[in-house]
Amino acid sequence: MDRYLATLNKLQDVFTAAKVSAKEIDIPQIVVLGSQSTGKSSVLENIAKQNFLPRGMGIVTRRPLVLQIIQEPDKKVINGKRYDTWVQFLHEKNKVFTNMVEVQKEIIDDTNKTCGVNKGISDDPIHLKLHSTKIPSLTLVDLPGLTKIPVGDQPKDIDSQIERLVRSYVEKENSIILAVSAGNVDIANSDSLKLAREVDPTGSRTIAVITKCDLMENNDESAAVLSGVSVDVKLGLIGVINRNNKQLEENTPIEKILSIEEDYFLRNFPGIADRMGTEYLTSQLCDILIRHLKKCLPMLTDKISQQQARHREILKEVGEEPTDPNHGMIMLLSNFTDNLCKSMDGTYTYSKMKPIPNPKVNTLKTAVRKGEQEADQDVDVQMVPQTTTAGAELFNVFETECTHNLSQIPPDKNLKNLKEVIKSTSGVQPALFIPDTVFNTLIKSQLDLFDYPSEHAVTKSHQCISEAVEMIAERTIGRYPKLQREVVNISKDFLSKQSRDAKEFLAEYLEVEKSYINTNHPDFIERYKVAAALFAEPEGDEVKQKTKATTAADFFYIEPEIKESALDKLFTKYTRGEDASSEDRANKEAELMEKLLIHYFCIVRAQIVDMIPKIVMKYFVRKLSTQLNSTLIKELYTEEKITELVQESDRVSKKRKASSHMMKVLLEAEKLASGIAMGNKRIKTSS
Ligand SMILES: Nc1nc2c(ncn2[C@@H]2O[C@H](COP(=O)(O)OP(=O)(O)OP(=O)(O)O)[C@@H](O)[C@H]2O)c(=O)[nH]1
Repeated sequence: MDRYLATLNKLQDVFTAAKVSAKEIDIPQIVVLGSQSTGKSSVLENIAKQNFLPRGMGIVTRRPLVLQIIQEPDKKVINGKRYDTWVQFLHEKNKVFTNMVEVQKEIIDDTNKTCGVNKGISDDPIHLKLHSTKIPSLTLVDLPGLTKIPVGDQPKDIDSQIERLVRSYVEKENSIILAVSAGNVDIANSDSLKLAREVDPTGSRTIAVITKCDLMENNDESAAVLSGVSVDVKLGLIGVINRNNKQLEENTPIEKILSIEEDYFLRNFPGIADRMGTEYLTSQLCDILIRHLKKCLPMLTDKISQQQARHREILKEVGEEPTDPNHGMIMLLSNFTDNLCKSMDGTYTYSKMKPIPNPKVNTLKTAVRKGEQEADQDVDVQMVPQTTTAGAELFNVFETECTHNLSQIPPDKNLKNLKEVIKSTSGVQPALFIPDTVFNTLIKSQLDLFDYPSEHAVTKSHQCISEAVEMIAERTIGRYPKLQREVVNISKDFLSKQSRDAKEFLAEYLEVEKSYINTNHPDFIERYKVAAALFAEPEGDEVKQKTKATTAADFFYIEPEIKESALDKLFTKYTRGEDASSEDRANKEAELMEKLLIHYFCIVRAQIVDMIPKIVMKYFVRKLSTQLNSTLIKELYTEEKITELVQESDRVSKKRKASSHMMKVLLEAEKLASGIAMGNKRIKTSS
């Protein structure tokens, strides 16, 4: 037996036994494609030299039949009798069939069991190994025939169901398509060749087989068809003759049919007879399959490596089989807390579903911007998994909840009718410049505006860390669902306590800010003077020129290089109100007061924005790294809990088992594939 075909058979065995679907590893195979009753099963029987396939009316082949012909060196002895040929089914591994009528019956029974009696079809293949001392090894897949009309109680869409199934086989790059057409039908109308051309436009993996050549007219047209000129397939066209209906009924031996076939071609088409017939077809198929296997080898090895990498990843994820639960528990808990801390530092990643904008919606938005069309304002987003770390998520919270949200608070929110407020709260004695009591009262109510958003920023940080706890627990101890639940609960309790402490500290800090308004703050004093200078016209113009400020706002916010003395002069002039009416002065006072309040508000806001991340780091992140592990051990490391919690879920142990099994299969496949690859190389070097 050719070692390539032997290896291919072994690969097929390895993958079939492991129930590896063709989707995962697309191994080279010959698939038989044709309309119903064109003679597909008959071709297979002639190649196998055995009548072992069911026959009848309607759709006989209702599920893919993977026929592995295995050439055996010796006959098999069963119950003292020696057999040339014997059959085994994958679904009935221990039974050996020597009677072909029983094989037919087994195929019918198993098909009925899978698809129902005379009903639909199924894509679940039936695997059959035909061992024989007389025929070369070859693997072929018989497929249901393409049809257009449902019969009996078959579903109305049986035609499209069959086409879908057939396509799933012929579309595969590694499939050789054996496209069967009946010789008594115009080849231009052959459905099999049409579909083959569609999925293999260059014809590089299609071989055409013309059955029922005995029913062809003996004329030039038939000779032209059989010579292959009218069909563009690279692997050739071969005519065959199978048993007709009568011969089927009379059970004419295949050997006789093969000799009838040989005579027929020699007599009717002598010029091409040596390229016609079942024997020639069989030898061609073997050659094609070997050539094809050599060609597909790199792709096959790649696929095997990819699958290995996938299963290696799964095995890494599910971890080793648990051994000592005591040791296991300590390891698991420290693994969890270590990874949590690493994730805070940005060195341990996990995956999180995040929204990304739908590109279609973006196009619409662009269109709206251009005023071209109305668009649905609902923003359509797509959730996709993205790799992240707890540190990155927390930083994001700081950015949005602290920096952004706090800067969104309007600094003049409560500063309405300032002129009236100043008037009503000032004492009888007019203040030198602005009344401190008014300033203090107003700024305190302004500072209250920070209470909610600051607390909210801590809440959001808490939520963000809780989420990281869940994700990392799932990744590191997900295979022990009970332990995972407990760890998450304890960690969350721990975080809630930290959150309470953090909020308490924050509230205290905000109180501290409100309890003393430091108008001596260096930043504040400087601005105060400059702001005052702004209102002292016309000298103010000079100041403005020096500072290059064009608007009052610019002026207020820049640090001008102005001599203290000039400022003092202006400031004194303004506050004494030498050249201002009392109304004018009140307006200016209110305006100045507003600017100062806003400025003080901004100074405190910057301090809070700076403070919140520090609070979060101290109360959550540092506490987690120093205390969470010991808290978990204290709560969970008891004898009863260890036995109860360090129990792997069924799902995980099944996953590990399946992947380790697959790894074995893939290693074996890799060995087989590299074995033929080495052979390939040797042949190339020596030639
Ligand atoms: N005269 C003649 N009849 C043939 C030949 N090949 C097949 N037949 C007949 O055509 C009919 C259908 O043959 P099958 O081999 O069952 O066809 P199939 O394509 O496998 O059919 P389905 O699996 O139902 O799609 C049978 O009655 C065969 O006897 C042939 O070369 N010559």
